[in-house]
Amino acid sequence: MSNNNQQQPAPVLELRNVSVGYESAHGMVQAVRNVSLKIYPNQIVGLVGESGSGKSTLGNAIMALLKNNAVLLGGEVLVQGQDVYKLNKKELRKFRWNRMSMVFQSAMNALNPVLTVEEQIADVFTYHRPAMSKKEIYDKAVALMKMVSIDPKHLKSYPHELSGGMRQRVVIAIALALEPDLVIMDEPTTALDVVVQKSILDKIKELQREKGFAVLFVSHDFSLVAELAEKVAIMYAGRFIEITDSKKLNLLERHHPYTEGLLGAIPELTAETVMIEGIPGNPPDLINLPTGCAYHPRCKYAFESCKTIHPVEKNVDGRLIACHLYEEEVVR
Ligand SMILES: Nc1ncnc2c1ncn2[C@@H]1O[C@H](COP(=O)(O)OP(=O)(O)OP(=O)(O)O)[C@@H](O)[C@H]1O
Repeated sequence: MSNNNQQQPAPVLELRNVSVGYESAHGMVQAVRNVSLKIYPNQIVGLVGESGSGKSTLGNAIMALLKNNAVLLGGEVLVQGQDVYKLNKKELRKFRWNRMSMVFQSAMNALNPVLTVEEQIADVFTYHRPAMSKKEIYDKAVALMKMVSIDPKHLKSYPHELSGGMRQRVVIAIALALEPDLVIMDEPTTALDVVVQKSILDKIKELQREKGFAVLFVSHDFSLVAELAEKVAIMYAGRFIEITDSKKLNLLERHHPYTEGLLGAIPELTAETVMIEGIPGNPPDLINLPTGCAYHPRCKYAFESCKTIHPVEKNVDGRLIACHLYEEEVVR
C-alpha cells in the first residue's frame, strides 16, 4: 500500500510490543520478544526467519490460539482496532474466521478424513451463519470451489481423493469462506512441489487483489516471501531484527547482518557461478539468550557493544533495523 496519501487507512492488524513465552521445565522459552508491526488493508506482509525463530508462535498469538503452556507475556494484538485478548470466549469464537483466519502449517493434512469437502465447508457456515439455508450453503460451497479453481464436482470427494495442491486450495477456500479482513498463512505451500506451489501463490495473490484482505505470510523461504509480499519482517530469536520493503531486499541496500546472511544464502539464478554463503552457527537457546544482541555470537561484524547492549530499532533508509552498526534516528 502506498504511503503517499496523507490519510493512511487504519491498520487491519496492529501488534504492539507483543511478547509470548512457553513455560517449560527448564525455564521460560522466550519465543516472541517485544514485536510491533502494522498491516494495512490489501497488504501482504511476509514473516521470515529460521526454524524456531517464533513465526508460528506469533501467528497463533494473533489468532489467540496459543498452546496450553504458552503465555502472552505482554503487549496487544489489535485486529481492526479490537484487542483480541479483551474478547471473551464467545466473542472470540465469532471474531475468529469472521474477521481473521489462519491457514495452519500442514493444514492440508488437517482436513477431516471422514468428511467430504462439502461437509467441511458447510460446517463453517452452519456454525457461523446459522440462518443460512442448505441451498444457500451449497451455492456458497460451489462458489468457493470455483474461487480456488477446483471443479465443484469435488465437493463430494473425501480429502484422500484429492491431490496435495487441491487439498491446500480447499483449506484456503475454508479460510476465506467468511471473507475475513486478515488471513494468516503459515507456510501454506511448503509441503508442495514447486509447480503446485507457484500456482497456489498465484491464486493467493489473485484472491487478495480481488477481495482486498490483508495477509501475514509466514515462511522460512526468503525468496518466496520477497516475491509475494510488499513488506517483510525478519525474525531472529523471537524479535523483528529488520522490517523492510521487499523491493529493497537486495545486497546493494544496507541490512541487518542476519538479513544479509539470509540474502547471501539465496542463489542468484542469473549468476554463472553460484556462491552460497550460509550463516555460521545455530540459533540461540531461547531460555538462555545471549546478552546484548541475540545474533552477536553468529555475526561477522560483532564488536564489543553487541555483546552487552541490546540494540533498539532504528530507522535506516526507511527500514527498521535493530543493530549497533547503524546510528540513525531511534524510531520507537
Ligand atoms: N509448546 C511448546 N513448549 C515449549 N517450547 C515451544 C513450544 N512450541 C514451540 N516452542 C519453542 O518456541 C520457539 C519458537 O517456535 P515456533 O514454532 O514459533 O518457531 P517457527 O519459527 O515457527 O519454527 P518452524 O518454522 O520450525 O515452525 C522454538 O524454540 C520452539 O522450540
